[in-house]
Amino acid sequence: MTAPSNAFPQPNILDLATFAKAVDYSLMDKLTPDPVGTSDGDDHDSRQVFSGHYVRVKPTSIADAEYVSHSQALFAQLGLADALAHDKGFRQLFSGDLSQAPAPMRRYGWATGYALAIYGTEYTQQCPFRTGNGYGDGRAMSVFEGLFNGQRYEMQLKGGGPTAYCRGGDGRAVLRSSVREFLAQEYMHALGVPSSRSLTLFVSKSETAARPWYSPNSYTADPDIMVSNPVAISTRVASSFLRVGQIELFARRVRKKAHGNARTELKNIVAHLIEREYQSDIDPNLEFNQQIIELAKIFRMRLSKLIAHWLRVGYCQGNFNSDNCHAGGLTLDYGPFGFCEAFDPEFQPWTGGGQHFAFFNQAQAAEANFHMFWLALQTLLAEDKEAIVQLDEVRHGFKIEMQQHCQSMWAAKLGLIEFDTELFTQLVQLMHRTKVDYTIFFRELSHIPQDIGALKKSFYQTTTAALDLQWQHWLEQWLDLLANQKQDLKTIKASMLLTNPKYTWREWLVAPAYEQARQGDYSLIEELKQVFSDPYSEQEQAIEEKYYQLKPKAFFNAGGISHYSCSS
Ligand SMILES: Nc1ncnc2c1ncn2[C@@H]1O[C@H](COP(=O)(O)OP(=O)(O)OP(=O)(O)O)[C@@H](O)[C@H]1O
Ligand SMILES: [Mg+2]
Repeated sequence: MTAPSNAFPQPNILDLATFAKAVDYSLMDKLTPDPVGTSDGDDHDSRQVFSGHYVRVKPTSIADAEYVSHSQALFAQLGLADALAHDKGFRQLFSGDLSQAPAPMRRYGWATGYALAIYGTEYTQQCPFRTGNGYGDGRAMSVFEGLFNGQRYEMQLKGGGPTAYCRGGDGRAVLRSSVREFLAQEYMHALGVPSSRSLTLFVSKSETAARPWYSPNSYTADPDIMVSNPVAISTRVASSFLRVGQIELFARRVRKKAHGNARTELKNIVAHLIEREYQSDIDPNLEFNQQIIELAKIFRMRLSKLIAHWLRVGYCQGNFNSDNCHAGGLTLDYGPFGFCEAFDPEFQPWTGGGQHFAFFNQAQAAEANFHMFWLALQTLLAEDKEAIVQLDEVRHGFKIEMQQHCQSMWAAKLGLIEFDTELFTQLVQLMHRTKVDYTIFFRELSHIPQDIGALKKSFYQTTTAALDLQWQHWLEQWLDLLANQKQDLKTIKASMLLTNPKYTWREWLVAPAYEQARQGDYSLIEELKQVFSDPYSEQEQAIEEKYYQLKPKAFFNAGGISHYSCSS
């Protein structure tokens, strides 16, 4: 659970031509392109895509692109020199203009279709054709697949213009949502949570898009005005962008007997998922149906661990549908998300998401997504009765595996070797009643205080003497448990400090960064990037004073800060 190491060799990619040489499309080329679309990707109209794994699409560049930020951490990991982020050709490429992309890069990108299941129920209504054939990456498109330091990465523009799946949308992302996604992805990585990463962020100096949003000091649940915001393109990077919904799309087509090639397409996308995300964990010599069982087992484990991480760091995804559930176990789609400040198990910042996606309900939401994954694999196993029995066992074991990972995470958060149900239940009740700040509470606890004085720093509510007594009683029980472990307190404290971050995402401290960026001032983005890059460490006093503090009263229930309904 420690922060990843930042030690990488000197960058060896200094220019765009060398960057382009890292291209390797060999895995994606095993997939089938949509046979109807134009071969150069010039077709941007919303349409039904009946078959194939992806649609070629040329991004639509944003006008007058300006550099906002790049991730130094990811650049270092890939071996890219920081200066590349300011290179004209590089900017052109990652602000959506592929016309000058050097060979062997292709001058078009690709978007993929996917299905949507909300909490285990299949939907096609969100598709303009009501068939599900027009739903997928509406404004996201990959432009690069290649190898850096022996690792395969895919690079995807978000906000790069409409694709066949745009559903009439403009294909754009505004600066506000792009800044959030850009910062959040790198923050999650620094927290040690598997996630898509951020490469670059470019903004248009002349193009804007209007989105519903909140007027200043608005406390309404839904946005009350339309706000015009500069458009931006952020590039995200991951081992792949395969989603549960994507696998599901091909399985649904098999079940519906949509076309003659449906089963082959399903098989190929599953084989592709294994190759892209599970290569190091699944023996390619196993018979394919056995590989599928392994795939289900390992995804079950990764998904459970992911949720345990989310709970550990206070993250709520907000809209954990199957189309936002990465099939390799990464966090994906930072639109409706938020981080819990005043503790509430039902914390859910996205007003459109519903309580089933609230903070403490994420294990169940994950299970619903896993169910869709299981169903898709079951479709593929079809006649293999024995394998289906094995697959069902994996499905049935989900709750137990999830519980194990969550419990050991809670134990670690409390510095315990073993999870203690009673102590934990009491704690959650106290935390909720007192409305503690989730991050400050666990961070203060990590110093193993002997009385509740230090913990009070995290309380949003004034406590009565009776409540204080309950807290003191809980603390003493906890201290007793620690004392009975065969570890010294110094070791326990050290591991708690690496489990419970000091710095969290506080929306009211992030919002000024995207507001200032709108005026062309990117300094706060840089400051936040810096703070978020080292969330477990003690940082300078000025940073501590600004970022390690309770959410001010005025921001509770504030539209755009405490909740939001539009994430694009
Ligand atoms: N402005 C837009 N133009 C076209 N399509 C859009 C737009 N905004 C969202 N979409 C599409 O609508 C669907 C639901 O949107 P959602 O906000 O979940 O996704 P997103 O944030 O764009 O995508 P992702 O899951 O790729 O991070 C997605 O398939 C997305 O591509
Ligand atoms: Mg999405």
